[in-house]
Amino acid sequence: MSMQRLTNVIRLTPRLSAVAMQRNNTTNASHSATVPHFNTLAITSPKPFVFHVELNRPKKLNAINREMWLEIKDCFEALAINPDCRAIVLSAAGKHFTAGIDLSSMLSLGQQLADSDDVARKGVVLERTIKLYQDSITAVELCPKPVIMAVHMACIGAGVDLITAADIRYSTQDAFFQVKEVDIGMAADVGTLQRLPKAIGSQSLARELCFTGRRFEATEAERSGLVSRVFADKEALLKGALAVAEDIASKSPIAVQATKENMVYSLEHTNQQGLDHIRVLNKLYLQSEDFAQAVAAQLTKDEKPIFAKL
Ligand SMILES: CCC/C=C/C=C/C(=O)SCCNC(=O)CCNC(=O)[C@H](O)C(C)(C)COP(=O)(O)OP(=O)(O)OC[C@H]1O[C@@H](n2cnc3c(N)ncnc32)[C@H](O)[C@@H]1OP(=O)(O)O
Repeated sequence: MSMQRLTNVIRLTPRLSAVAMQRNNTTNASHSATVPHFNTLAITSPKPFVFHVELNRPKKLNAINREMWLEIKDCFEALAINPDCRAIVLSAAGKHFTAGIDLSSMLSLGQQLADSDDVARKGVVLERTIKLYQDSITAVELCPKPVIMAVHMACIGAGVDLITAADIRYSTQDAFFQVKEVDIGMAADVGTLQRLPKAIGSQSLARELCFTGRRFEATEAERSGLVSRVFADKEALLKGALAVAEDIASKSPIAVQATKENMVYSLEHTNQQGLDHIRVLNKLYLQSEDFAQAVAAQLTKDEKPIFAKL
């Protein structure tokens, strides 16, 4: 459809536009988002359509225990379908972003394994645990709303798994990262080995980091592309991350979510498969009211359109 025809369509459908405006005015008039509650995560909605998720076990350096693994999954699955949420910032309370998996909960797992003498049954316990933790991290990647990680100080082990599942990563100058699994005698198994090489685009560096478990600082993380912006301190980091989230949240949720879905899909498919995928999405989405509204606004240099909830 040509631009001119689209503008005509929107002009010639006053009923549709009026209904959309009415619904949007109602939905945006007050900012009263439904915010889920968790024990290990603090969730707020500081701006319309923007959610802020904080890892919230500061006294335990936000070490990820079983409850937090479960809650990360539940949280991102809930935000995935929450129409008040269009962009998410994930940061952490206290001194560090996260010390990685809670090593005390690893000891409890060891105890659970010791309860059975049977190798196969121990294997099933481990299989289920690993799958649960993998699904927790993958919920971030599968969440259709863009997720911005805002990292300060230590981001260790499972923290790297977590941030590499996100769409955008920012950090403070004092941030440092460690793929520390080898140091606790295991191969990382919840996402770093799959996602880190793609995030930084260098197999050589990714393998060095994963084999050695060495600490790398914000400057190297930025140079390698693991983070795309480094801020002076945590206050500036959150301000910057929330501003980007607010900008994303002002766009058509159909457009943004289709963009994420296709970019995630394209990471693991050929260019042609990616093109086929977006073609199928867009044969539906280009019929959306959002598309007509956004094109008309671009053409007429109108104020930013207000999009209906999704
Ligand atoms: C199926 C499994 C899938 C997932 C696997 C994931 C694996 C991983 O995450 S591997 C990485 C595990 N984490 C670590 O090895 C981190 C070890 N900790 C540190 O390097 C430092 O503590 C840190 C840099 C995070 C912070 O240093 P800082 O000087 O600020 O504090 P500390 O004095 O070292 O620590 C304070 C107390 O916190 C306890 N602690 C630290 N990390 C953990 C942790 N991951 N789990 C539980 N507790 C932790 C530390 O022992 C201190 O305790 P206390 O002595 O009682 O004060």
